[in-house]
Amino acid sequence: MTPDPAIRAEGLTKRYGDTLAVDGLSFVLPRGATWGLLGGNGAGKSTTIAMLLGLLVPSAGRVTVLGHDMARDRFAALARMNFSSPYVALPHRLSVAENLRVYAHLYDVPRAGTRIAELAEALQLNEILDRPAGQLSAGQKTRVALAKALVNRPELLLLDEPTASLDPDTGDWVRSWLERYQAESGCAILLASHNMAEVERLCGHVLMMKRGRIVDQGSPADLAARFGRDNLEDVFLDIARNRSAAGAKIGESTA
Ligand SMILES: Nc1ncnc2c1ncn2[C@@H]1O[C@H](COP(=O)(O)OP(=O)(O)OP(=O)(O)O)[C@@H](O)[C@H]1O
Repeated sequence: MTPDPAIRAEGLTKRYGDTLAVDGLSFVLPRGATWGLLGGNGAGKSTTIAMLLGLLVPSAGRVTVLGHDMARDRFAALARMNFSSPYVALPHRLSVAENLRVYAHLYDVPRAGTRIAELAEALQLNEILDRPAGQLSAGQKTRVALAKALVNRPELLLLDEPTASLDPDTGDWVRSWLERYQAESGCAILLASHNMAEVERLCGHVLMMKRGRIVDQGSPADLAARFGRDNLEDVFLDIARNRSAAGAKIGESTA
């Protein structure tokens, strides 16, 4: 029997008053795959991730995560997934170690001390374990947020801008680390990012969002070839500026 996919989104929709933030999104993220979620500001990426996590209730549509329906069976799914976003602050008065212990407890992680020690070693946290989370640099916070995101050995990891505000060296370190971690653990990753080089490097498949819809998708190389471009950054600009794969303005008559 084939395993349930990491994510199955069917007609996922979120409306805020007159704003259709996410408009009928459907996709299936296979187990063990790393996919990118791209789109300009306001395209609907964070809203999508919040619905995938069950933090926001969809206005319409359905999400199953690892076979669990998020509307009915959210806690079973949450135990097997995790997320990281620079916009979600860890309790800032607690030390790094206390934070990780709290999250390990929330996820009911067996042998939590051993798991935290493993993550501290892997993510180079040993020297900051006793520091309050609120006093860390952006790079240190990112590493702690990743440790928090991995504490329950998730089978699905949702990453919203995992390297935002990191210097190029630290960003590269985090990307290499994620690449290695994904290869070793086989977890599926959905990565929302504005960093095209990052997406090209990490993602086998990319969903291009615009105004709440998927307007194109494929591997970074396929998308670049289809748009006649060398890289994903130029494809992104073409889509943002309404140029279709054929070079015409999207919506223009080609007759
Ligand atoms: N709580 C909210 N109330 C009303 N409108 C919202 C709310 N959250 C998001 N929106 C709107 O929904 C749309 C999608 O926003 P969302 O944050 O999902 O986009 P995004 O792709 O993550 O953007 P960015 O790259 O800027 O983070 C935007 O038009 C935004 O203004």
